[in-house]
Amino acid sequence: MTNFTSIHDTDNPQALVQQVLELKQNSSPSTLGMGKTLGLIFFNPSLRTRLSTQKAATNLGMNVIVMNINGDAWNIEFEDGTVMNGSTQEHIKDAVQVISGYCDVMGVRTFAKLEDPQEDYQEKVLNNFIKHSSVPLVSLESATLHPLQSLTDLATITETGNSTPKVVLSWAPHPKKLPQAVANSFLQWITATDAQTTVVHPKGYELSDEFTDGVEVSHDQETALKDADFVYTKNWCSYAQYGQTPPVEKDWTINQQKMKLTNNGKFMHCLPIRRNVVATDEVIDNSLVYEQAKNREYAAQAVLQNILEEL
Ligand SMILES: NCCC[C@H](NC(=O)CCC(=O)O)C(=O)O
Ligand SMILES: NC(=O)OP(=O)(O)O
Repeated sequence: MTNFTSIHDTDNPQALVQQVLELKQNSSPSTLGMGKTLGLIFFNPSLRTRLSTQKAATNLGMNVIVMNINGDAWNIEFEDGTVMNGSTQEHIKDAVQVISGYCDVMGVRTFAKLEDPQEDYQEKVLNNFIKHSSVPLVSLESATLHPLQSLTDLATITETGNSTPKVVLSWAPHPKKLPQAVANSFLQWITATDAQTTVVHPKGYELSDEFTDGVEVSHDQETALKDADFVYTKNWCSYAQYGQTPPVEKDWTINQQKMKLTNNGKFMHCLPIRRNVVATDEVIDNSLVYEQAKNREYAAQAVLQNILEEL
């Protein structure tokens, strides 16, 4: 593995999921990463990704350097050929070449701006890192995808032993407009398995066809939840009316009554979660969310191990 920015960076997603679960079973420390440095660059906040990736790198014997680039570093310019006499102070091509000189592997987190779909869906920031980095790059969540999360989610589902589950990806309310990255990425990975998948969301919240091709799409949450084995919940804003949050009439919060419609289904969410908005306390307190968060460590370790083996 060279870069890890989407499911397309692995030849065999199922084998990678197995590797994650094997690392969890046998978590003895490795020396594979001794003398190697992982650089983690954050344009946006993080709790799980930052700590689990740092822990994974430490399990492999790597050194880790971390930077919150907004505020702590210079203002970055992304456009080529700009006369930089305004507020930006350092060009992305200079910053990335310098950072990659200090690292053997680099990770970057960059959220969608939700202003211009082209800019987000062309992954402008991530691709600038890939273009200018001299070392392998791991996405720590990009504008449109969150592969480490999705790998974790598949491992968490696989771990339960149900190889042909009914999986429902349900939209849920949120006070802010959020990216489509987690939902897109979950669909990209779950559709590579034998799961029977349904996406349910209010009208106006359709995801890009690229991710829902071949997936059942519904606008009726209660019907969709019937007999579900896993209820993966996430808010996202509109793709068609890019970055907008069209009005929603019904109550889409996942509560205990809705979970009773499922096949004793397990609630999943990537976290952080707005309690009693996305789902009620009772649902979250009886869910897989902490297993998912724990599995982030082994997902990151599997990815870093595969990258280190090819350095
Ligand atoms: N990395 C996991 C999700 C990150 C982001 N959530 C958020 O920004 C939540 C922020 C809030 O609750 O205000 C998202 O939806 O893509
Ligand atoms: N799930 C996840 O990526 O969490 P953080 O945003 O806290 O890293």
